[in-house]
Amino acid sequence: MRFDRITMNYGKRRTIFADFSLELTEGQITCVMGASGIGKTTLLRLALGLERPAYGAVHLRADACIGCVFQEPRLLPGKTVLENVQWVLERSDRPGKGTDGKALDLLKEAGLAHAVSDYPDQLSGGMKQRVSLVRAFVSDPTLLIMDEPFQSLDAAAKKDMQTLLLRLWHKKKPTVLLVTHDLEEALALGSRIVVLGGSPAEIVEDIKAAGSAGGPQFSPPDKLKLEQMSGA
Ligand SMILES: Nc1ncnc2c1ncn2[C@@H]1O[C@H](COP(=O)(O)OP(=O)(O)OP(=O)(O)O)[C@@H](O)[C@H]1O
Repeated sequence: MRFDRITMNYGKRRTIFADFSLELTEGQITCVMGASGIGKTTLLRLALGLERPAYGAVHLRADACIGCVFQEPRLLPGKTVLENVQWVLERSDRPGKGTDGKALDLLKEAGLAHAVSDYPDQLSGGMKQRVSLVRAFVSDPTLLIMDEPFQSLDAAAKKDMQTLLLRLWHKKKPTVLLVTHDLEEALALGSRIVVLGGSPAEIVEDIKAAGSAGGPQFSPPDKLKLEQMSGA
């Protein structure tokens, strides 16, 4: 995915991006950080085609299959856990369509074997977000867009979810664009961390990280600098 010289305004009030470019590294997890209101969600909305740039373009591979995970799980309340995951497969033309096996296997892997017949209102917040992660991965997306997916979880649940995300990601290594406010999370997950700053937003830091790709570890002073730049 490539953002190519994007200019984006909301009405005439404020320019969020001006001549902004970013190319995601294929098969890696790119974490985007930056102060509140800088334009991170706007970037994801542009990626999903929910916003259109005034100038520039968002380029996607023709065969791209996109998965999404949002801050809130967004499960279908009238469907069981298994049906929520199958529902995605039924609407997809990806491999696995029409088979219960794939959805079940992934749910088991996510520690949800005992909950496949439960309805969303019977699940904890962490379990709901597990289901939405499984739902995003079940159709083997080539690109995964994630907007602060674990923000509302407590520290232990967050750690579990990060481990699960890396486990699912490692199978086929889709390209991931993940927005987070949490520097520890970016360092744990990201193969690359992009920090936005300024107005209109620019890339003020673009670094390799240790997370999913075994990049360099950061010394405490470097982490402090990153923390200050990203508003984490
Ligand atoms: N639909 C909209 N209409 C007008 N302004 C908007 C709209 N959506 C967002 N904005 C403004 O655009 C700017 C960027 O918003 P965006 O949600 O992309 O920021 P963010 O970096 O994701 O913030 P946060 O970290 O708080 O979620 C903000 O100043 C916001 O108020």
